[in-house]
Amino acid sequence: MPLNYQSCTFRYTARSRPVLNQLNLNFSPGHTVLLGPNGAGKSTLLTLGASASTPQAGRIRYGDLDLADRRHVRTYRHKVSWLPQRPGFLPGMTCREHVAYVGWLKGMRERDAWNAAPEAIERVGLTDKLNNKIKTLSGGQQQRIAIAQALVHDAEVLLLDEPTVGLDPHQRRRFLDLLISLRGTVHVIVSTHDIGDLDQAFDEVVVLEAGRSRFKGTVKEFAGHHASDCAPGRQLESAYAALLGATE
Ligand SMILES: Nc1ncnc2c1ncn2[C@@H]1O[C@H](COP(=O)(O)OP(=O)(O)OP(=O)(O)O)[C@@H](O)[C@H]1O
Repeated sequence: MPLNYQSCTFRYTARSRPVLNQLNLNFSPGHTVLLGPNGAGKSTLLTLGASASTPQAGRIRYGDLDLADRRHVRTYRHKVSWLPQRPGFLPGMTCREHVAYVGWLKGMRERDAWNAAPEAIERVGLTDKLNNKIKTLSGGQQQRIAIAQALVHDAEVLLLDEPTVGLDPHQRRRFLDLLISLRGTVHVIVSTHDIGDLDQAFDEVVVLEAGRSRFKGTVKEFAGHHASDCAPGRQLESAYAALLGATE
């Protein structure tokens, strides 16, 4: 995707150290997984990419759109979907209402959003919970509804911050299959700490460390960093450890 961070600096308060420090990062089209230790700045980067915050210096562009330009932001927000690390819910609303509401916020007509919600919920396997109040769902089920919210308006860009947190192994597999099914139709950036089986769902790996890009390349190039004596099937974890060694 032509989502392009140009010399971006972001700090949460005027006196705090920058979380992103003159970051230059051009995300490729397709599916990118964003890795890095706790506090590296992954959520911050996605928050800026969703135009929910603005860098104090530098620019973010999506194709011809400049996220510093208000008119461009309005257009961009219809193209992007963002699953934040801690999605918020209104406990009294049903799953369908939650998903439809986000569709409406993203510019869909009310009726279209209402009609699109069941399909998005079906994609995360929760059709039987369609009319249940969100507060009656388990944590993992709520996370799946949050994923459905990100899918409802057929965005061009999906920014998913730790989407598999709380998912059981079967649902995590199902999520990866969902990502694979989206190949070629949508650009995706997923932040995660689960790196075991990324190779099937992602084209590109970006590793962030202390607000800077530590690695950017194909999954194959990333895996090439693995230790020569690593166990079979552990190449990606080994590559991550080799790249970030002392940090983790
Ligand atoms: N709202 C906030 N106010 C002040 N500092 C913040 C805020 N949110 C994050 N930070 C700080 O910014 C830095 C980067 O945080 P961020 O959440 O972007 O990292 P991350 O890579 O997503 O981490 P994790 O893997 O733990 O989710 C951390 O030092 C964190 O303490």
